[in-house]
Amino acid sequence: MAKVRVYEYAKQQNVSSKEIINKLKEMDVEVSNHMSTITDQVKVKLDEIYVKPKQEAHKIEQEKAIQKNKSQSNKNRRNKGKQKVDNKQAKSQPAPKTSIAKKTEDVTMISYANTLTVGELAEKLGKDASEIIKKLMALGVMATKNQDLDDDTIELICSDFGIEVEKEEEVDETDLNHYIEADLEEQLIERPPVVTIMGHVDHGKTTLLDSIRHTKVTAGEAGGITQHIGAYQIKSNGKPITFLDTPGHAAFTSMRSRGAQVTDIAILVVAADDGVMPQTVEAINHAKAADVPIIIAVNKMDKEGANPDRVMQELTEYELIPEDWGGNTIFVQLSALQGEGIDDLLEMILLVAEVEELKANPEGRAVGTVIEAELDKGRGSVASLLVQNGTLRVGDPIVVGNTFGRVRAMVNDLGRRVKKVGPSTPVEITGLNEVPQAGDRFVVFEDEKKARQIGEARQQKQIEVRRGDQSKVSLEDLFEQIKQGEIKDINIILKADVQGSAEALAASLKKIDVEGVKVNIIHTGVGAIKESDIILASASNAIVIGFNVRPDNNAKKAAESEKVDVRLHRIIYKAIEEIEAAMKGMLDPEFEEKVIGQAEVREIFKVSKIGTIAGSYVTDGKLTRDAGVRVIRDGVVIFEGEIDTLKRFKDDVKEVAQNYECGITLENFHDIKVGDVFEGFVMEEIKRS
Ligand SMILES: Nc1nc2c(ncn2[C@@H]2O[C@H](COP(=O)(O)OP(=O)(O)OP(=O)(O)O)[C@@H](O)[C@H]2O)c(=O)[nH]1
Repeated sequence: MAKVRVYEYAKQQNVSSKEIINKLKEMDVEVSNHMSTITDQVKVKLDEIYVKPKQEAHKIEQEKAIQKNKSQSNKNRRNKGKQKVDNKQAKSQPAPKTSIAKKTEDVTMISYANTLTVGELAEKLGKDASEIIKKLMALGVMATKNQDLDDDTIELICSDFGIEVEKEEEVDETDLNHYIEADLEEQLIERPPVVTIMGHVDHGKTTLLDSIRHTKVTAGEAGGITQHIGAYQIKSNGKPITFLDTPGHAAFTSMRSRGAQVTDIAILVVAADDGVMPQTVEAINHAKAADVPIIIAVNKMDKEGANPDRVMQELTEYELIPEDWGGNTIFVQLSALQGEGIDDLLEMILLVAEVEELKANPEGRAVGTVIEAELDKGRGSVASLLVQNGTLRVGDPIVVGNTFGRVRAMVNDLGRRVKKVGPSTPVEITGLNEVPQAGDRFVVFEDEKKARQIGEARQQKQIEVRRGDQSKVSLEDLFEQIKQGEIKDINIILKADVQGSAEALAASLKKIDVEGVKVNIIHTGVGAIKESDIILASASNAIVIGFNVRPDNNAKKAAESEKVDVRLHRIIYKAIEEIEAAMKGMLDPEFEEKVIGQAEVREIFKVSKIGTIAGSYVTDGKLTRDAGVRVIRDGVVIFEGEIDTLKRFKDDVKEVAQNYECGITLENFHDIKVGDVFEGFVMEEIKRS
């Protein structure tokens, strides 16, 4: 029947689950967590504490209100109820007059979520089910004890008993977070840190990961064949540390964009002979956006040109200041190649972990994140999971992302079969009915039926969401979201052709002041908009502004699938105006630029009288004679203007379609090079509904 869980009861009473759990403890009632059910007897006792006093306080007022509204509201309810009853009943009868029964002694108000059966309603009202059935019959509704009642009928019955009724917000059963338990402080124990290694290309991320693993795992484990499962765990001074195997910030943020925060500490590898490079800065911004502490590994110290001071100096610009210089960032100098300084690094990781007080409850429900997953010919769906809380066991019914199953077998990072694993441990499982995605959450359920039900519901929901075109923040609906208090910060990622304009634009954007809404620049960079920018935007609910730059193809695709709003500009004040207008709800979307196609310059002909003719190939869409055109070189817009002539062989043409060659000259621009891309665009009026 309508058993109440701890968290539900807490919600009804507007107090925390923890308070209820503590209260139950005082009452010597044992509950394991906030999902535990409360027996009716216990509920009555709790009501004594939480409901009674409130009722006393409100009783007089309520009674007054009820008296006052009685005639009116009953009339309304009856009408409302009548419609529903009529709808439900083929042989409808006029709704009989309902009489106001005398109010029961103890219940003046009930609440319910979703729906109630006749029996459940009877229980809530403290009545016999037969009494309710009789009332329903009087209303012309034939119902059995286990039949669900609709909202209007519930209201009608309750009003007949003079009881107020309130429908609670529906619980979204498909939301996995809903099953994640709040752990009690005393259940929590220390857990190993989960570390991701980031840094610029070739600064030594992979070498460092290998070096740590080889010195710490294979050596100690006799005959241990390490298995690639997306993460591994080592021990330093007896304490475990988990490393995610995919280095780089893109993987890190793509997980985060799926709602999974798995990394506790980021190691930023900077080669001592190369210093801070563009991807170093990206990695810093990604780690900062995720609010993850950063340890700097100054690598390649064995190299001749190693200059750790320069690295430290350069990083001060990003507020990563060594302790010696009065900051609080940990720097470790090492050589990943020679295995030097690795122990220091591990020690520092454990130190940061200690400060962060990373904890988990091994007794809790097992939850965590998919690190990677694939379809294996022999074993079916294979997923590497990082357990983040609780203990995962072979045989557990589990929902993973939009798939489900039962954990058939588990293998750890040393290739050994294991029966159970605790928090911060990576493990590879089989037994899922489909392949989940990296970054998906998993939750273990008590019974397989429930897991299946939730898994299937999530699958269904995913299909609907895909259809429903749910977008992230876009400038168009920004104002709406600000108005409704959904947004306090507007996050922006800024890519520009040169550092100077990126800085100037960032500085001006930050100055926009609209009703306490803050502009937050989470990343700026120079060059084309890349997929990793879009992923960061998606994870941080940000808008991407491109100043004189364009997204590359992967970024375009990612922006489309992630529904990230990308705004391209050539004039600083226009970019600022647009954001400001959007924040004030004055965005003027009457005309919108539409890119109609792209052509690639394959050959150049210099003709003295005409200038440069670009022998081009339309790779995408079409180009038209009257369209505007931009010249893009290496992702950067170098010219915007008009097409002068558009020819197919010797003939002037109005348009050239995809996969055709053409000759193009531009008005007032002749510095065209092979490999340049012409982007054709038109201004289109937007129909507002
Ligand atoms: N001398 C020296 N070379 C190193 C060190 N660490 C890495 N290298 C070398 O630097 C090169 C790049 O190292 P990787 O570990 O592949 O760098 P990465 O950051 O993983 O590079 P990507 O995977 O391309 O992003 C390799 O040739 C390594 O041998 C070091 O401590 N000293």
